[in-house]
Amino acid sequence: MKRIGILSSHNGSGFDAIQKACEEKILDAQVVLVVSNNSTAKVLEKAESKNIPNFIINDKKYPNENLDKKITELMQEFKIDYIFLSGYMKKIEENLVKAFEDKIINSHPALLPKFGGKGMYGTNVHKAVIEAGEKESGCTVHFVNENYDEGKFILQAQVEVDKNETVESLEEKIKNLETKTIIEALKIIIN
Ligand SMILES: Nc1nc2c(c(=O)[nH]1)N[C@@H](CN(C=O)c1ccc(C(=O)N[C@@H](CCC(=O)O)C(=O)O)cc1)CN2
Ligand SMILES: NCC(=O)N[C@@H]1O[C@H](COP(=O)([O-])[O-])[C@@H](O)[C@H]1O
Repeated sequence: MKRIGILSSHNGSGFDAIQKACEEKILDAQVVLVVSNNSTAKVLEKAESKNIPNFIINDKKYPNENLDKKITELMQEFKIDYIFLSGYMKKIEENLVKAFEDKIINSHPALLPKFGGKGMYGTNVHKAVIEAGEKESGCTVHFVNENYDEGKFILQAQVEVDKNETVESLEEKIKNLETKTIIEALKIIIN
């Protein structure tokens, strides 16, 4: 059974989807570790409620330390096979990327390579898509390399952008799409 570690900065909607798929035996895996850079992240409460070990790793808690080195050590201590980025807002540094080469997976809320890169996260992405007049958007599940949103694609899925689409309505559409796409992508890799 594969061991999954989660990195998340806020709600952990991707974590929710993965945890449910593991519980329903759709994925031959278990989430055994949750790490956040945000001490108020809802994902920490969710992990606690599932008795999943969870930790805060940020500059406030570990001033003047290499945070990605600490994340690497913790993931190795928990014998993690795959790391999933569930709305994680920090750049993964090269040391962590190299330690878990082709084992770190992210879900980006757009059809990469468009609308990716620094600054492209959360509602910023949906705002840019709508302002660009795109007729479709979607999500991209991909391996993580040392640059933002440039890793090898695993799976993409699309949704239509309606004429009267709002940032909020598009965000909801894509989060629903990700719930399925993340699991389909992990099934390709894990099962
Ligand atoms: N090495 C990599 N690290 C991360 C990747 C990646 O592909 N390679 N994906 C991101 C997730 N992400 C898009 O999917 C993303 C997240 C955040 C940003 C961004 O611009 N962040 C800001 C800081 C925001 C904050 O601290 O709240 C920044 O870097 O200035 C872009 C893309 C996760 N890590
Ligand atoms: N570029 C990274 C990015 O925008 N990630 C996005 O964060 C959301 C999860 O946040 P949540 O887990 O806090 O709901 C997801 O929609 C994901 O695509």
